Amino acid sequence: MVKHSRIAIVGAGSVGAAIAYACMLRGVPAELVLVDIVEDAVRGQVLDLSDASFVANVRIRQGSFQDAGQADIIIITAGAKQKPGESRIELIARNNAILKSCISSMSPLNPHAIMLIVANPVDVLTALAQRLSGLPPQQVFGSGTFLDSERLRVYIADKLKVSETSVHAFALGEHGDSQFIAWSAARVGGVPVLSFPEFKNVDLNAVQKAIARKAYEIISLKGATYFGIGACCASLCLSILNDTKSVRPLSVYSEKHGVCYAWPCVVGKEGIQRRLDLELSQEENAALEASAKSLKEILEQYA
Ligand SMILES: NC(=O)C1=CN([C@@H]2O[C@H](COP(=O)(O)OP(=O)(O)OC[C@H]3O[C@@H](n4cnc5c(N)ncnc54)[C@H](O)[C@@H]3O)[C@@H](O)[C@H]2O)C=CC1
Ligand SMILES: CC(=O)C(=O)O
Repeated sequence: MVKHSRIAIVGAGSVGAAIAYACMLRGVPAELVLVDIVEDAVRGQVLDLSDASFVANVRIRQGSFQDAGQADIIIITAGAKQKPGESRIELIARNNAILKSCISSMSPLNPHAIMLIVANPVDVLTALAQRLSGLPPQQVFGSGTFLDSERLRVYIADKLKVSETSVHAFALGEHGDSQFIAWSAARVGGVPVLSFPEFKNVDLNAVQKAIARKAYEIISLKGATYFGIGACCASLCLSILNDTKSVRPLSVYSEKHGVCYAWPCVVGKEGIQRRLDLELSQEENAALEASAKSLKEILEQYA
């Protein structure tokens, strides 16, 4: 286990604070450094979060962009969030400019840093961050559909009355409107999810739509989502620092498609250790092609 690691969270808004809080609650073995362009806001978050640091003796402080650039893990949450009804893709112009400014302010980067992109649209920003950072691609990845897949796993667990930890199922492709569920690969205890009688009359398209739309629902009710992604990022930090080699659906570059999108990967201390060879059904493959194509069209405008 790596000790005394530094995790920099760039962007100390709702998501940045939720990641820091989740890291504290889970006892992630690292010093947390929060960075933001709004000095008072980041100072307020650090003071507030430091009141919770006793739970696991995790230290937290405000830092500079230079500090962040030397961290072991750099998490980028800086960026505009969706307004009710707005898609993630609609954030691209604003968040591409913010990403560029953050990476240039942090440079030169620790060559061994793992950079985790969380700001949206996460798949496009991940591809751009891979180019801008100059870090090896396995060290730069996005949170992808980790959060959507957790939403899916909870749905399946509730439906089948099993523990969520016994559900292996993924939403894949874009962390956004074109994502799809790999139903053919979904298993509970090795048994295909679709073979359970509880799924006999389930409208799978409606489930996929509900999972993909859950963020919109939360944003229309309370303005933002942050607890779920906080938990996902703390879990990823543990996977990296403890080299757990967990399988997560993360946004990674596809040579075949020339874009980043979510795909099951093994994550450990060097970042993405491998992409899994997951077999999809014909219909799922078509959904993946469509998702990659829509991301490529956006990426080409910003690359
Ligand atoms: N990947 C995922 O699953 C999820 C992604 N998100 C995304 O995370 C991003 C952040 O969301 P929230 O924290 O709710 O927004 P927020 O508005 O609460 O926080 C954004 C923070 O970024 C800061 N910021 C802006 N420009 C900056 C710069 N150049 N350098 C440093 N900091 C800068 C702002 O001052 C603000 O504190 C959004 O793009 C949102 O869509 C949110 C939830 C889940
Ligand atoms: C906002 C966002 O990307 C989500 O909650 O999925």
